Amino acid sequence: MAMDSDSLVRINHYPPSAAGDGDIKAASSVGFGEHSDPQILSVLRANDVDGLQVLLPDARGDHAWVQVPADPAAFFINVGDLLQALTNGRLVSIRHRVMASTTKPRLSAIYFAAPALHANILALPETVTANAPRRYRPFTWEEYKKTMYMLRLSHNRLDLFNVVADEGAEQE
Ligand SMILES: O=C(O)CCC(=O)C(=O)O
Ligand SMILES: [Fe+2]
Repeated sequence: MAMDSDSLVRINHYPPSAAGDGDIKAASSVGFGEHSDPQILSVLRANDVDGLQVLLPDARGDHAWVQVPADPAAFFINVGDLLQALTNGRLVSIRHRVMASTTKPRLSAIYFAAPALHANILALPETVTANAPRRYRPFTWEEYKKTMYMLRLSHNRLDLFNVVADEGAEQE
């Protein structure tokens, strides 16, 4: 791994949202708000307490929160915004959130693989075709991080880097 990589490890602890009093409001308390991970790839390991949910499209094109069952023996791999940009949108940085359990604490450890701050993020040439024109303008990880810090956690920040329609056509 490059010495100047901006990768990091985060440990999250979600205490029970209410001491099992069965309160419906408490039972749906958000432990980590809706977001996509900004880096390249996230590798998550957690204890046996559920809580992680991903936002997936259903058959009607609506989106629904789907529970990711806890498995302390598994690694959960999540595509980040940069990998979506690098693959010109073929791999999708899924929005996710964590709901706190009412009874047991959830613990998670996540390795976020990130490039160096000055790294240029540009779609891999083989992902840019006549049918799939370039979706994002080139940017650096540093620029992306600065943009992100000015926005809400839940912002669809990659959209700010969309190329305008004719700009994409020119780059065919
Ligand atoms: O704690 C979890 O299960 C996920 C947390 C998360 O999405 C994050 O730290 O980016
Ligand atoms: Fe996340």
